[in-house]
Amino acid sequence: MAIKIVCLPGDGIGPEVTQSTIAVLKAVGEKFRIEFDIAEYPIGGIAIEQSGTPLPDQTLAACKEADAVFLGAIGGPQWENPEASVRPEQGLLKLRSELGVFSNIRPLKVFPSLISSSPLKPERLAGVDFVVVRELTGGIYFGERTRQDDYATDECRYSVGEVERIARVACEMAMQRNKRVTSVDKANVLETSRLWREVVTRVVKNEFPEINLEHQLVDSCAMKLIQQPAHFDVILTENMFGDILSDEASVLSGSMGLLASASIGDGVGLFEPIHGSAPDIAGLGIANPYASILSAAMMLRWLNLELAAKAVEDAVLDAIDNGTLTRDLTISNSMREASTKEATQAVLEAI
Ligand SMILES: NC(=O)C1=CN([C@@H]2O[C@H](COP(=O)(O)OP(=O)(O)OC[C@H]3O[C@@H](n4cnc5c(N)ncnc54)[C@H](O)[C@@H]3O)[C@@H](O)[C@H]2O)C=CC1
Ligand SMILES: CC(C)CC(=O)C(=O)O
Ligand SMILES: [Mg+2]
Repeated sequence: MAIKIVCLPGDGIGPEVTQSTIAVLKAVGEKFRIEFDIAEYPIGGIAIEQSGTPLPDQTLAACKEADAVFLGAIGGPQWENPEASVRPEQGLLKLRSELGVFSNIRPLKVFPSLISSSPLKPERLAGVDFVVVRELTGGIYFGERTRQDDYATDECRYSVGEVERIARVACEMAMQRNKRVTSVDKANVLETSRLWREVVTRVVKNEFPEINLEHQLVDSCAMKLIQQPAHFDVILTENMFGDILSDEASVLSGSMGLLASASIGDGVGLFEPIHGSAPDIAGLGIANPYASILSAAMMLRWLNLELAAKAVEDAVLDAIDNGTLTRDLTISNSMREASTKEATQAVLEAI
């Protein structure tokens, strides 16, 4: 039976990178005789233009019925009016919440042939391989917001249950890796962080005694990610800190255009690159499609299609090793710049 995938291209470079990814999915499907039924639906700014809402009912219903959901990116300056009552980002937040995908897994790897694309000294990048486990459906992105003439508020709320379940995801992942978890918070200031720290400590002590747990404040973690990135194995953190730290971490690999993510809960999984809609390069045909394609590999693995997942990852690695690099990766060296189409073609040829 065909695997039902809902594809949400979204805005900016979203449609460009999802088009590449669909081509790769079709190729890997042919190679391994997997039938994908891929249907596209609107989300974000384009959905606001079409129907006045960033997450139309039909899109949400299709996502809930799919085997997996694949998203490009949403947002852009045309929808950034501070007076606007609907924004593209609300659609993505609602989708995550409705699908219950509370854990966002963002792996960070350094590709040996891209070491020159990173602003860090090569010796700092040796042995860098970690995963950010970000809580995705709670915290300040989901709290109540208020606005008065001369002040605004954003509520940050976490329950014990929300922290327990994401702590378990991080610990289970660490048990398959090097058994080290760095839990990141701001417990010297925030009450939610003090709860976070207490709950994570208890989950590790009672359920994962083999894990080596450390707590780190988010400000110094931001520094250590650059100073000593090989220190980390699994970084466990709340929604906003994980959002910020993972964009920072992407610099280690050379570009945000390389970082994939999987958002998992109890039902359908949502897969998307960590980057946004990149309005500064949208429509130019130069976006890096690898993060999106690698997110599809995470989706294939989650669907238990390990051979196909590995084939996609290996093909991206081949394309990178062959020097097919988009502008984000050639800016700091003198290599030839490839277009999105050329990068996609290099992956297709390697499959
Ligand atoms: N998951 C999503 O859909 C996300 C959406 N956004 C939205 O995206 C819009 C733009 O946000 P920004 O802060 O500019 O973040 P961004 O991630 O879109 O771009 C940041 C920088 O990285 C570059 N970049 C990002 N992805 C790239 C790729 N695949 N290839 C080459 N270069 C790439 C961009 O050109 C830009 O210079 C905003 O409306 C924001 O709300 C931001 C983050 C995540
Ligand atoms: C666009 C936001 C809703 C979130 C974000 O930046 C992200 O999930 O990476
Ligand atoms: Mg982000």
